[in-house]
Amino acid sequence: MIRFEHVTKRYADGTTAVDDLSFEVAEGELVTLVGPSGCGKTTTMKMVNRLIEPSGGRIFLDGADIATVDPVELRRRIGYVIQQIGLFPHKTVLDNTATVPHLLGRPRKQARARAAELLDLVGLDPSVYGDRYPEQLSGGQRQRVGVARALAADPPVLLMDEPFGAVDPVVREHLQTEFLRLQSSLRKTVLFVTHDIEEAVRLGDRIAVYGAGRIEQFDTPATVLGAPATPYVAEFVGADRGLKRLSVTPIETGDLEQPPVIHLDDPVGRALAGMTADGARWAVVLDHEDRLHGWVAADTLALAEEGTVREHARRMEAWLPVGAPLKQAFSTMLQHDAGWIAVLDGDRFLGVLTPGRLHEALRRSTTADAAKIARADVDLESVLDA
Ligand SMILES: Nc1ncnc2c1ncn2[C@@H]1O[C@H](COP(=O)(O)OP(=O)(O)OP(=O)(O)O)[C@@H](O)[C@H]1O
Repeated sequence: MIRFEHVTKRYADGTTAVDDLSFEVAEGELVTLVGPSGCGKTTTMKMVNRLIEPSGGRIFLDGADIATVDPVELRRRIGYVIQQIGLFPHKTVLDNTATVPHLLGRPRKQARARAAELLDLVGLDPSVYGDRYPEQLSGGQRQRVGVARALAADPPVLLMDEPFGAVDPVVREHLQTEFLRLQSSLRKTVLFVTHDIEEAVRLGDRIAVYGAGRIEQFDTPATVLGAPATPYVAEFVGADRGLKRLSVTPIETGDLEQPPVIHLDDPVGRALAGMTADGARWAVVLDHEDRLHGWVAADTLALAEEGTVREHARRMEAWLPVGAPLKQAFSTMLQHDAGWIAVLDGDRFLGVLTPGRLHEALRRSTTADAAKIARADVDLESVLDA
């Protein structure tokens, strides 16, 4: 959808802001550009809507060289959100949002109706906020209006330059969550500039890590965190990248342990015999429809002489769906003070994740990325021997 081919930008004073940049953003993809101040992120972004013209190379939008497209026509297809959003101070929130569709020729009433829908979409009730003026909003609310306004013309492409940079961390996280929710249904092609690696990892389908004027690594968050391409990237993503990576590495079926499984209506004696044969100290308990009920300890069953497992089983609250990030598994374990958590696929019990398995999963996925192989193909024993 957006393609940079050997793009260079040299400013009049001789500063090379962007140096021979080539990369591509697929349709519906969200790419974050991250790097320290002054490394050329904003310059990159502004070349896409021709606020800045490259000194060399070409940029394609939807297959067409943008140098051949009229800038006004080009910008209609590109929403733009910046940190200082520049809302019109003398216009209401609704009018601010309706401006673009109105300029594009929509009748005023229709443009306002669409604006109200968009405000709703970004989490601002139009009947509460529509008639306010920008100065009557919080910083976070103003950013939401900025996003609504950028979406007003329904552009396929969004350029976002530190859009959540001016708000405190709590509001920022909230805005990120909302934006992810919005993006999962709108599927715009997005270039998102930030200097915050956490934000880049959280939002990006892929991340471009900038050094001075160049991209040092362009890959998925998991790979950038797990297998930084250069010492520069490793330093930029931080010493705690292992921890960050927990939030982008999903639980996979292969990570799970398979403890003995018994059912609520099993007689105590039979259940215990099975567990003893397996040498297991506890078992997972399912109901008659194979849904997770909880667990029971072998010691508890050994003390009970008769009856069914039902009378002795304990409920299990610590569970997660397969595919949830390892970080969530870790925090669920801590929250429930649990030595393991159950992993489900819908209602179906798949297995359990223990702290040891969690650690292995993380190492496996890091090694897999470095070696560019599937996670299941990593043999940790041979990695340890090597
Ligand atoms: N109009 C200009 N004339 C000369 N140099 C410029 C101009 N605009 C930007 N630069 C320089 O180009 C380089 C890249 O700037 P750019 O704004 O693209 O960086 P950035 O990565 O977006 O930084 P930040 O995170 O601080 O916004 C910097 O060295 C900057 O000083």
